[in-house]
Amino acid sequence: MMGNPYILTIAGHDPCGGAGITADLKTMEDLGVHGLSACTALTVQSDTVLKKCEWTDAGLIVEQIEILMESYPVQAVKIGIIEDLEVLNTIVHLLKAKDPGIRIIWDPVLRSGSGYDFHNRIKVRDLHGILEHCDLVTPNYNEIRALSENGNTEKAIREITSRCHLFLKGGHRNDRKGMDILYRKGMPPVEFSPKDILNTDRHGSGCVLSSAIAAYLALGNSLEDSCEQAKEYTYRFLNNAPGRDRLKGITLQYISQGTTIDEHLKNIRNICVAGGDWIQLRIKDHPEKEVFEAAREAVKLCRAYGAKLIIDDHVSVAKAVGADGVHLGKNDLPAGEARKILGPGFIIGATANTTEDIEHLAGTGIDYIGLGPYRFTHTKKNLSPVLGLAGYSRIMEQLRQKKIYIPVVAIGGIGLKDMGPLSETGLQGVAVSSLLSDAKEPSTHSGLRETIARIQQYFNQTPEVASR
Ligand SMILES: Cc1ncc(COP(=O)(O)OP(=O)(O)O)c(N)n1
Ligand SMILES: Cc1nc(C(=O)O)sc1CCOP(=O)(O)O
Ligand SMILES: [Mg+2]
Repeated sequence: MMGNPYILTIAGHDPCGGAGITADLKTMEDLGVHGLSACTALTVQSDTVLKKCEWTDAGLIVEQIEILMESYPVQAVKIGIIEDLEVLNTIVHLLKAKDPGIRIIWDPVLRSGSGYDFHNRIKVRDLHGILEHCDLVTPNYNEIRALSENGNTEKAIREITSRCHLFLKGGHRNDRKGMDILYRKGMPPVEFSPKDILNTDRHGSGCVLSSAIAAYLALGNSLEDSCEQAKEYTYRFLNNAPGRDRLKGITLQYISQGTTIDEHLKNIRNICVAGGDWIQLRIKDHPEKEVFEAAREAVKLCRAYGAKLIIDDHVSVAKAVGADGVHLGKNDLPAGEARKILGPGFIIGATANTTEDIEHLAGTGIDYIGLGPYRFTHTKKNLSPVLGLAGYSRIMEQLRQKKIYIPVVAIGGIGLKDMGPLSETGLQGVAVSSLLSDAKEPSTHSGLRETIARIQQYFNQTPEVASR
């Protein structure tokens, strides 16, 4: 074959570039194939919120495909979001009419990473005529469940694999998390174990995987090798995720307290020794130079114990000492300004008291929300209105309805007995200060260790287990 092979992505446009045709083209370029694109939808979204999806007229999609197929020797096609089965059917038949040998990889996006439902009522039986023309479909575990009738995923897998190959992504399965399985027509399945459990919910990861498979196939690899290499490529993509993904599984933030800077550092050390993995250095009423000195020591401590360090308020200190991130209040530097200073690698947290606050902040590219106060506390002056458990339940439900998915931690006057009820609202975790600032001496380390482990566990289990 002369030159780089051509691959066509038929998918939606994501203005933030993390998913859809932009992500597909980046992947293709990266893997040394020539990427072409036909746009099926214009979306209004960031990596956390999908607000709108305007479908491209079917005739216009057909025209885009026709000109590309007539001008370039397209070897493989990746199909992403499509308005409905009628449009999908038209596209698949058009592609096969133009080139019966073309390889079609369909990534059936039924729900976007940010929670938007595209097609939630389609079943496998509706897809028979389309699957006959595909080489490979790449649903995730939730998607295969949604496609199955009466929850019978085994039957759905059999129905698909009697027509085309199936790469079932295991990022959402509870039994064998991260285990992807390639079911080939008439051959035994091949399992691809995860190297590590990474956040497969990352916006665009499905697009990256399916375009990478298409690229590796077009480069002449076997289906099995293409899937294996594409999984490896997607692993690298997930591993290079910006701040938010690095918060996965981190559920308890300790907010430092102390009457002196030494006391802050002593408390931080105690928490790290006892298994705390997320620390916020919150020093009030000291000159920035002293906060900087303290932050330098706190970074050393946190590095030594493998904990992440967030600096309250002081963006330039966080950057100068190489902390993991910063926490911004309503009167601090706006998140967008902080991001310009810190770049994509830093975690940025921000304070909220209402659903509207969170909705606004989620659009500014921050990584987590501190939502408070839960109840009255002496630790912070000028508290916003107390939310109570009812407030958290209401706000978390509103976020689900608005399809806003961003890690939220509760804060303010939280005690051990609050962990169970709070963990059931869908929070990622809690941020506490007084609760963990009293058990100081080495003799109490085992008690502190147990308390920290219990809190972390509350938020690291499934909602069903947490409510038992
Ligand atoms: C996790 C977390 N949530 C909220 C806050 C409060 O921050 P802010 O509103 O900036 O108030 P101060 O902490 O600066 O008094 C926080 N620090 N951490
Ligand atoms: C730092 C802070 N921010 C709050 C908010 O509501 O934004 S409440 C709070 C104090 C958290 O400490 P404690 O666990 O001792 O109450
Ligand atoms: Mg602050």
